[in-house]
Amino acid sequence: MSENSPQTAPPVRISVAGSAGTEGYDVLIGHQLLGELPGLIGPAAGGPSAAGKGRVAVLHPEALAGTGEAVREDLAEQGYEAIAIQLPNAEEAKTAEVAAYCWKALGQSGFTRTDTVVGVGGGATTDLAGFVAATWLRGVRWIAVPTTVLGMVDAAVGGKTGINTAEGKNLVGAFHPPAGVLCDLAALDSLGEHDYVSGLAEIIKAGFIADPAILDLIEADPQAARSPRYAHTAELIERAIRVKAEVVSSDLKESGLREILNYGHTLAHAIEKNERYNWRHGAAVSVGMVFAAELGRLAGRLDDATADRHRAVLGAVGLPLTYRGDQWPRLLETMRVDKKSRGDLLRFIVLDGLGKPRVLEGPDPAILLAAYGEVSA
Ligand SMILES: NC(=O)c1ccc[n+]([C@@H]2O[C@H](COP(=O)([O-])OP(=O)(O)OC[C@H]3O[C@@H](n4cnc5c(N)ncnc54)[C@H](O)[C@@H]3O)[C@@H](O)[C@H]2O)c1
Ligand SMILES: O=C(O)C(=O)C[C@@H](O)[C@H](O)[C@H](O)COP(=O)(O)O
Ligand SMILES: [Zn+2]
Repeated sequence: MSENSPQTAPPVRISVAGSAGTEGYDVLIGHQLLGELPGLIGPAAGGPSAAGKGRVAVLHPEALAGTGEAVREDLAEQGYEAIAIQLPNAEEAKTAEVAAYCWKALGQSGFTRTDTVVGVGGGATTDLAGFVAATWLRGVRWIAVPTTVLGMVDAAVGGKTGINTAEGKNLVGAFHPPAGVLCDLAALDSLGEHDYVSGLAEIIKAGFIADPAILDLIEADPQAARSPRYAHTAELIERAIRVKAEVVSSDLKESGLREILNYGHTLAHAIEKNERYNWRHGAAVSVGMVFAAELGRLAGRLDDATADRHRAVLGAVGLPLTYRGDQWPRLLETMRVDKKSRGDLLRFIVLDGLGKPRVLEGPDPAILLAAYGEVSA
């Protein structure tokens, strides 16, 4: 391996500023980053326990049992009292029952406020791990080790943690930023194509709301972009993380600007619930963005070319563009509990142009229905 190969190059470091009384942290993107973990857990995390350096709980999905155990062993060899907690794969981890299972494990291992949670996995795992860290003893330190492209570019960054309830997606949660995010690009090699492509939806979202160069890079070779071996994968990931880091640095608690990261999500979350979470989040966000583009167009805010570009780029990488036409009444009902709603007022993020996300409040129901007609299968 040459001295300058991506595997030996120093990691890219993107800083996220602290706000609202929280500390800032870095997102590292590169290879073999697990050596950074002890520095993030660190003695500064609260000093050594009687048993050694402190306790660490490594939360991982079933699919990454080997990785989770390897991380635990490594930390144990370095003197931490490390336990591994295995979670169900994907969205099945984001439940109150799984959170309660984790609280029990932390309680039984004597986890205190100086101890650390590490979430190793996709966005569902880091959402749950962060939520467990946010709620245990009203908040302990946590570190995100995202292993999906979606986790790296979006879920692990920004401190939104949470679980689903019977009424909908992410309805219970907390803003609880991690102490660090380690994006080891080698993890993407074992990810199935469907999961990889689903993660591209959030990268494309970052392109439409803030960094159109992302769209150019994907449009240059959409087939190649479907794989982590694409020549521009690292740049795409880095660009999307920069978009997210900049937004959450200035508005951690979503009092304004952060809402732009919800582009396409109002409908997406309703589709996910309707599908009992058998659709991947990114796939639903893809349909949600086509819907939002049509809504923007019909509301007279978005030009035809940019609206059409949504279908073109999302379709070119193989993401879905339509959903069942007969489900509109159910989806509309679910969208009413979206976190952007205010009372009875539905609110959407639409584009006033490429890279110009804005809020659309209380759209005419006829326009909403017409926009849905454009994504109906
Ligand atoms: N907190 C946020 O800001 C935020 C942002 C975006 C999305 N999210 C959430 O992220 C979740 C979606 O995340 P996702 O797309 O990463 O899906 P996921 O976490 O459900 O992971 C998909 C599947 O891949 C498996 N997996 C993970 N890493 C793997 C690897 N390296 N190799 C092989 N298999 C692997 C998982 O076990 C799972 O079965 C949703 O719940 C969504 O709401 C949160
Ligand atoms: O970080 C944010 O803010 C986002 O909205 C990013 C989204 O991609 C993500 O799916 C988030 O979990 C959605 O949040 P929610 O508040 O709508 O549940
Ligand atoms: Zn999302």
